[in-house]
Amino acid sequence: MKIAILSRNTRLYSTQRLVDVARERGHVVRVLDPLRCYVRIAPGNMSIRYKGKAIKGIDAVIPRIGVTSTFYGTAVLRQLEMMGVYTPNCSDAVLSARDKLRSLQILAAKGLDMPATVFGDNPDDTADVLAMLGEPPHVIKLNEGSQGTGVVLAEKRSASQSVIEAFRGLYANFLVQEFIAEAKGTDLRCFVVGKKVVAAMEREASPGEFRANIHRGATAKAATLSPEERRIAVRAAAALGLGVAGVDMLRSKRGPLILEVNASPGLEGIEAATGVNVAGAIIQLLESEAGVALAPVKRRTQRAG
Ligand SMILES: Nc1ncnc2c1ncn2[C@@H]1O[C@H](COP(=O)(O)OP(=O)(O)OP(=O)(O)O)[C@@H](O)[C@H]1O
Ligand SMILES: [Mg+2]
Ligand SMILES: [Mg+2]
Repeated sequence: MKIAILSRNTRLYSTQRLVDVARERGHVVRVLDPLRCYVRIAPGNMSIRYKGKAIKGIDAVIPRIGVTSTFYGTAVLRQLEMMGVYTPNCSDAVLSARDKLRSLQILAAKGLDMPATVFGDNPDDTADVLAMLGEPPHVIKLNEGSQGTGVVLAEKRSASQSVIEAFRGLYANFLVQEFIAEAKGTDLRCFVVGKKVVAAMEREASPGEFRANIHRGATAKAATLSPEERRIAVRAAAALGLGVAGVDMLRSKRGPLILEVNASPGLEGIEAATGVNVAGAIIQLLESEAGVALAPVKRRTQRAG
């Protein structure tokens, strides 16, 4: 198979692992910086070029699109989809996952539980928006944050109001959630590939910190999930249309709560904590799905042409 990885940096652990495993399994792999791909749009004739040469004959693409290139990266991915290339995570799914509000709305519609979440735009409504949530502490998050940046714990209502004012002043979209205290700074990262959780880790925040992100100093160890947690993780990935997803969950008094679903989850932490060959699972998904998905897309393109 000819596989493309959309990634800004060849040297990233996740990118490198995918390249190595794909080559080991006999595939031809290319890493394409999405910001160096340029496209031509025409009915029945969608094309992409990269550093002066046409990109052709790709069977499958793995998008690893960072927060800084969401718009352009997903546009390039969409072009590849329209050229009939298989992807486990399509552009629409990547866009939904990147937008925390949108993904929580989609998950709620499927009956999946999460910390109570509110948002509102007008400063005149802030008091009532917070009243919908209940008593502090509250967690205020940037809608498109990642690695725990822009996730703030406000112990008092006045602190929630100040943080909200600050985010509004920066024209940043945000959401406010109930704080799940009983999680005690620990969360679960469930790595879904296809319709299975292939690896899961429990991350514990460093002392004095409530965010269990490895980038914020958290430690990780392999986790054993309950059948319900597995089911929820798989359902969450499927609800957003993601074949590869990092589903973050908190263990709460009322059961597992989904925090977010990441469309380009890192491989380093999860492979180190669990010893699972997650990159291998992703390449195997491509092997089993790419052929299946190719045929109908190609037929559609020909009819449209
Ligand atoms: N409502 C909440 N109650 C308790 N802890 C929370 C809550 N929301 C977030 N956290 C903690 O903060 C961490 C970061 O939050 P979240 O996963 O929403 O943000 P992120 O920046 O997108 O992270 P990632 O790097 O995983 O993409 C969570 O892993 C969790 O430990
Ligand atoms: Mg995230
Ligand atoms: Mg997270």
